[in-house]
Amino acid sequence: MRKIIVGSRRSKLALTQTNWVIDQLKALGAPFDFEVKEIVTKGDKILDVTLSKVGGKGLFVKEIEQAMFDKEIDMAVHSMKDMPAVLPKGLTIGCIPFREDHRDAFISKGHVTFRDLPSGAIVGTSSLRRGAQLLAKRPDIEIKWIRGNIDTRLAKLESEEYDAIILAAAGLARMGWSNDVVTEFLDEDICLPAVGQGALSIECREDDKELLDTLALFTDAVTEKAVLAERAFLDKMEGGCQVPIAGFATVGQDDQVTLSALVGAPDGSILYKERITGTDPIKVGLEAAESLTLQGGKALIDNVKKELDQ
Ligand SMILES: NCc1[nH]cc(CCC(=O)O)c1CC(=O)O
Repeated sequence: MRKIIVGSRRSKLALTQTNWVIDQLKALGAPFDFEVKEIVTKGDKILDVTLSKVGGKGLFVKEIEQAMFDKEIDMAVHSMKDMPAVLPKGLTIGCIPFREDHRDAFISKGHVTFRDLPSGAIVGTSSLRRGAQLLAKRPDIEIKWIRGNIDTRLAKLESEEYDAIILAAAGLARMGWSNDVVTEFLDEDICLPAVGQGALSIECREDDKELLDTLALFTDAVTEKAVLAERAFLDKMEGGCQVPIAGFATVGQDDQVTLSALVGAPDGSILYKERITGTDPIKVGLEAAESLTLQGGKALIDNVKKELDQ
């Protein structure tokens, strides 16, 4: 039997996701043995600077992709939201499984809700997207930088001066921690999620037909369609993670895909929003990007890029 080597980051969440996917593939009768190979990525090593300044989301996947080209590994399980919009030539997303909870979770000391936070409260997040949206609703709070894996961040809420932190619900759910820690799940009017949030991306070499045939069994068509719309939007917007950018799509019973999308200024003073429905997910994504560009989103992105270059 062929052995599939699965590359994974070393964090608890990454290993949990990877092992979960392997178990599901085995349950579906995948004709392979699997072995996990841990890889430390640049994104895991650099914890002290803003991700946006050192190259963005690609950091978590680049070394893993190189290992795939070098045939040290055959596939990898990533959080979809860590994947850049465009993949390197030769690699492909072979499978998008059923999406976990897409929302952001608000976790506060004493379980005070977001609405009831006192003025001046300190909320920890390293995401411009979360910061901008929370500040738009509550300009009277303070956003403070926080980094590290989810377990590290939960520990920092207790040991440092944060009143609350925001984490992806999906990560907590996969770790089995949601019920113990979450104060409230933020709906999309308060905090529209990141493109791909809650979904997984199983990446492999484009020419690995044998593996692709098995991965296809585990694809969820609805999640795939939604994520296609979100990523088409991300690609067209070219925001990277230097600009607050958010996108979340659902698929209705009529098979129509509806994408809510947003770009904004990091301080929350501007948020451009759009909602587009259509049958072709790529078109829906592009249309949302075009509309937000017209509203002024592109100028916003170019301005932030200029500031970063200085
Ligand atoms: N930014 C890092 C990251 N990438 C994926 C997840 C969580 C799970 C997911 O969205 O699938 C997290 C942690 C977080 O944002 O709280």
